[in-house]
Amino acid sequence: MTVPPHSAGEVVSPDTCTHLTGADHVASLAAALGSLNGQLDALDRWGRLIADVLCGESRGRLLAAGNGGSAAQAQHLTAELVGRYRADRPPFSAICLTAETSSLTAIANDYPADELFARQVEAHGRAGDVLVLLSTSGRSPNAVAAARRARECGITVLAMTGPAPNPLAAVADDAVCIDSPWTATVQECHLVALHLVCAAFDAAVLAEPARVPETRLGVAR
Ligand SMILES: O=C(CO)[C@@H](O)[C@H](O)[C@H](O)[C@H](O)COP(=O)(O)O
Repeated sequence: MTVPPHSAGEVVSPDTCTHLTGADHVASLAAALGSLNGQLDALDRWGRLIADVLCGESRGRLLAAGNGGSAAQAQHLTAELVGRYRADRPPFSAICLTAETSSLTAIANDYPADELFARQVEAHGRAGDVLVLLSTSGRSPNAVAAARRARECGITVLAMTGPAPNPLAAVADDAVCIDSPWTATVQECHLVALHLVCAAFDAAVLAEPARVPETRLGVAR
């Protein structure tokens, strides 16, 4: 596989990107999934932490955000929590900050670019909530600003990024970092990681039915 020149630990920029064959792409994914394999404990911990926040006394909330492909991944995560992952269980409060079109356009129009997620974090987040940020580079200023604002508000920040070290991972309370120079590969590993978090969340929730709020719809559809 040909990897274009880049600094160690950085995601390849579109300017330097060469063509990856299908076989290269699959090989890159397989190698990166290996690095995910070493972070399974962290993903399990995240699932249990999110269960503690969403099922706790104050019935906290999860916020999620990312740019581009990672925006879709953030929305995927919140859908798994509001809807369901595998098991039937009550819905939980999870908001994807990239899905709020009117807020996004108003903030982008009226405030500095770094406020795009940070302002929404301040609006929707409460102390004790959790914010999940996805960034393949770990360097997007709006994600780093959101992490900083969340920490100021007493919100726990979990970051999924590309190679460490990076500014987002440095600001977050905990980070899962995928060691691949390819944006697409990092995104693909993030999706697997999100599903592992959801599995750990479901396991934690279902292990203690007493603390799970009653669902009004008591049946799976
Ligand atoms: O999905 C892709 C490329 O696969 C792009 O849209 C990508 O998400 C965008 O370039 C993002 O702006 C990258 O931001 P980040 O992941 O570095 O925070």
